[in-house]
Amino acid sequence: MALSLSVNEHTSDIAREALAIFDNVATGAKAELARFKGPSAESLAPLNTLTTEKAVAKLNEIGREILNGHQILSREPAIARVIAADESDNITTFYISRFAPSGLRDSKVRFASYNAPVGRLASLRPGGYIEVPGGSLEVLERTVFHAEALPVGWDSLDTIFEADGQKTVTVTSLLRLLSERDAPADALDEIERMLKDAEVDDNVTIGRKRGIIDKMQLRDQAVLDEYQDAIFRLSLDSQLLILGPPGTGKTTTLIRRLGQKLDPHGLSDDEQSLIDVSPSPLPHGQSWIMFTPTDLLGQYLKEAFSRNNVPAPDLRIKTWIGHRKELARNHLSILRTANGGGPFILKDNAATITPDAVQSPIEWFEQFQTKQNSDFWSGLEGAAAILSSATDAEIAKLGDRLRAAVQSAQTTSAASGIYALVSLSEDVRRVLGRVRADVDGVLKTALARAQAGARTQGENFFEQLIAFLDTLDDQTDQADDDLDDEEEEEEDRPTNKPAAAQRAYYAALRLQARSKARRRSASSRSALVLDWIGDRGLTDTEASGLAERLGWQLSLNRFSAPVRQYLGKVPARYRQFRRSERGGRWYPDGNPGRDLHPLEADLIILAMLRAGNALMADNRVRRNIDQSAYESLRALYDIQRNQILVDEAPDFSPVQLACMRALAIEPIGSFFACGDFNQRITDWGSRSEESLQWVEPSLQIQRISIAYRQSRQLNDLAKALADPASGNQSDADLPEDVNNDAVSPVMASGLSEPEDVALWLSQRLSEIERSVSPRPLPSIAILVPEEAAVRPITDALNAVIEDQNLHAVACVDGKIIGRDDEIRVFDVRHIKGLEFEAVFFVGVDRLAASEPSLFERYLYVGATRAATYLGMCADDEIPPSLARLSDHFGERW
Ligand SMILES: Nc1ncnc2c1ncn2[C@@H]1O[C@H](COP(=O)(O)OP(=O)(O)OP(=O)(O)O)[C@@H](O)[C@H]1O
Repeated sequence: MALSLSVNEHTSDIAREALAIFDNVATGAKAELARFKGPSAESLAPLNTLTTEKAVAKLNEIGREILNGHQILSREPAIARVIAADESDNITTFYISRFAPSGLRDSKVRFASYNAPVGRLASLRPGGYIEVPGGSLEVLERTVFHAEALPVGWDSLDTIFEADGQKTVTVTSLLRLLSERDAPADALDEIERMLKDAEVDDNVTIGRKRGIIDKMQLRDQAVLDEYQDAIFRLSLDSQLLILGPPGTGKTTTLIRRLGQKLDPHGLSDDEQSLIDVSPSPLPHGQSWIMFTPTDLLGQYLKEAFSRNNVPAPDLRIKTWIGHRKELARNHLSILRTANGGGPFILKDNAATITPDAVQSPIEWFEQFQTKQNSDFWSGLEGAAAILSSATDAEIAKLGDRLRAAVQSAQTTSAASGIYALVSLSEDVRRVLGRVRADVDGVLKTALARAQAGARTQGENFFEQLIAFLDTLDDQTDQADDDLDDEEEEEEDRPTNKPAAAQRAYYAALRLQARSKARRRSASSRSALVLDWIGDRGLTDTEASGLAERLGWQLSLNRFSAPVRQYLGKVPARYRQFRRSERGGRWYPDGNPGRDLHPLEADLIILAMLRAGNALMADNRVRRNIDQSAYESLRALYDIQRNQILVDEAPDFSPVQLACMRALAIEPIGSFFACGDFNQRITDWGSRSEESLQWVEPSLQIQRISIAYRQSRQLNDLAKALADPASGNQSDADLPEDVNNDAVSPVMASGLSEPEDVALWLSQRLSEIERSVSPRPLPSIAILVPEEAAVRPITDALNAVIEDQNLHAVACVDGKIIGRDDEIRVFDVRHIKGLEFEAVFFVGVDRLAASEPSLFERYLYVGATRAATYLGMCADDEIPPSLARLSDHFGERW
C-alpha cells in the first residue's frame, strides 16, 4: 500500500535518529560493563554485623541489577521513542529502555527506564497523557522498536509508528528503509527504481502486523498497552486480581510487574521504605514466589522472566503441589518425617474427605477454624481451672493468673491473650519443672522395681519390653487415631530402642494412673503395652497420687509454650475436628488413621498461617518477636516472601489461594494473582469473584479485555465456546490497527486409529507450511485426551511426517519441552497458560466421555491456545457442544 511521502520521510528521519541512538546507548552500556566492578562492601565496615549482612546483600543486589541492566541495554538499547508535549507546548523526545542508560549526554533527547514513572509514556497512544511533577505530558507521537544487532549495524524489526491523526504504520526493517531511501535516485535506472519502490511498499505497511509464534515460550512484550501498564505499576503493597479472557496478556502483565517491582529504578520511595522494613531474611530480589498450576508453565515463562531482568526464576516459580508438601513436611510439622515431624501422612488419593469438602472449601475451612479456635481456648480454660483448684498453693495461684489471662483473650484478641500468656510462661515452666521431677521420680521407681522384680526370677524385664514393642508393628500406630495428641510429650521421638522402650513404659504408666479418670481406647499402643506390663506397673497408691500430678503436668504443659501450642498444635486440633465430624458433611465414616488428603493439608496450613499472621499483627508481639517464646512465630518469616504472585488463579481452591496470600509478608502484603474463571480445569478450583474476596477482603479486581493471541476467526470461536448459557461470557476485544483476519478452524470426525489421525494431521501440517513459507514451520502443539495417547499419536505421526522432514516429540507427563523445530504432543491437562501458532485437538469425543464435567473447559482452554491455526478431530462423532458451532469450522486450509 502506497504511503504518503511525508509519512515515509518522517519515518526515515526517525529511523536514522533511532539507529544512531541505539549505537550510542549500546556502546555506552558495553563501556560500563567493562568498567563495572560493583559497589564495595568495605565501605560498610563500621556498621554492626546484622545490618551489614542485609546491607551487603542489598549492595550485591544493586550491583547485579546494574550489571544485568547494562547487559540488557547492550542487547536492546531502546524499546520506544515518544514525543511528548508539556502544558506550555514544550516538546521533548524520550527514548525509553528496559533499563535507564547512565552517563549518556544528548541534548536533543531524554533517556528513561520503562520501569520508572515517566516510562509509562511508552504505553500510551498519541493523545494519552501522564501526570508528572509540575504538570502533565501528552504523547504526540510514539514509535515502538524491536531492536536487533546485525553484523552490519543496528536495526529494528516490525517497528510500529503512531502519530496523532495518522494511520499506524509498521516498518519491517528500519535499516532497509534507510538503505532504500539513501540510494541516490539518479544511480538507478527505471526498472531498478520500480523494484525499489515495490520494496519500500513491502517494507512499510499500514496497521500493525500479527506476529507468528515460532518458539514454545511466552512472547516478549517490551511495551504493554495502557491498561496493562496501569495495572503492573500499582503499588507494591496492593492485593490484586487481574481477570481477562484468554490471551489478554494477564501473565505478561504479571511478569512485567515482577520485573518492575524488583528494579530499584522502578520502585517509589514508599515502596522502597516498605522493603527496607520487611522482616524477610531474603534480599528483596529473591524474596518472591510465583505459583503456577504446572511445572511446564514455569519452564515456558523462564525466558520472559530473564528478558525482564528477573534472574534465577526457576527457583522461585513453584507449583502448589510441590510447595504444599515442602511447607507441610519441612516447615509446619504437619507431615511425618524420619525424626517425628507431624501426625499425618499425605496421600494424593486418600479417601478421607467427601465430595462436599472438595466443592465447598470455604465453609469447610470456616467450620474447622471456629472449632479449633474454640477448642484451643476452652482447653486452656479447662486447664487453668484444674490448676486453680490444685491442692498445691503455688500451682493454684498460678492457675488464677492464667485463668484471668485466658479470659482477657475472649474480650480482646487472640493475639493479646497469647501475649499475656507468654508473659506468664516463665513461671509456668518453673512450676512445671518441679511437677515433672515428682512425676518422673514415681515412674523411674516403678521401672526400677519391675526390673529388680524380674531379676529375682532371672529375667530381664527391660529387654522383654523391647522385644514386645518390636511385635507391635506400625499398624498399631497407624490405627491409633484415638490417641490423645494433647498428651504427647513435647520431646522428640527417640530413635534408639531403649529410649523408646522407656518412653513407652512411662506412657503406659501414665495411662494406668489416669485411666480411672478418663476412658481410654483398648486398642491404643499404650493400652497394649499396659496390658503386657500387667502388675509390673504402679501400685494403687502410686497411681492415685500420680493421677493428680499428671493432671497438673498436662495443664501446665498447655501453658508452657503458648505460641507453640497455638500454632504448632493446629494439626492435632485438626485431627480432633476430623474425629468429631466423622460421618458428617466433610468426612466419610470410618477411621482415616494418619492419612491426609492434599486438600486437608491446605486447611491445616491455612489455619496455621492465619493464626501466625494474626499474632504478628499485634504490635506488642512484633516488638518482642526476638524472645525465645516467639521462635515458632519467627519461623514464619522464613517461609513468607515480599511478593507472592499467582498465575491461573482459578485453578487453585480459595483455601489454597488464601494460603498463598498468607505467605505474603507484612507490612508489604504484596499479592498479585491473575486468571480467568472460564479456564478453571480443576474440580477444587475457585469459581467466583466472591470466593476470591473471601481470600482477601481488600482484593482489587482489575479487568483487561484486549485479546492479543488469537485471530478474529479463533476469537469468535472462543467467544462461542465460553458458553453464554452458563453465564460465563467472554468479553474479549481484538486489538485495533491489527489485521486479525486469518483462517477458520478445521474439524474432522471418524478418525479412530492413530494412523488415520496422523494422515489427517500431516495434510494440515503441509497446508500450514505452505502458507507460512518461506518461514519455517511455526510452533505447533497436538493435544490428546489422555496421557496414554501421547506416544501412540507421536509414533504414528512420525511415521507419516518423516517424508516431510518433520519430527514430533512426545511430551510425556508434560515434562519435555522439545526443540523449536519439533511438533509437540501433550495430554491436554498440561497446556494451561501456553500458546502455539497452531493447535490440533485430537479425540475430542473421547475427552467428552472421560471428563464430562470439565470437558467444555478443556475444550475452551485447548482451543484458546492456538493463535492462528486450530484443528479438531474426533474418533467417532464430534460431541454436540462442539457440533453446534460447526458454522465456525472449515475442512482444510
Ligand atoms: N500489549 C500487548 N501487545 C501485544 N501483544 C501482547 C500484549 N500483551 C500480551 N501480548 C501477547 O499476547 C499473548 C498472550 O499473552 P499472555 O499469555 O500473557 O495472556 P494470558 O491472558 O495470560 O492468556 P491465558 O489466559 O490464555 O493464559 C502473548 O503472545 C503475549 O506476548
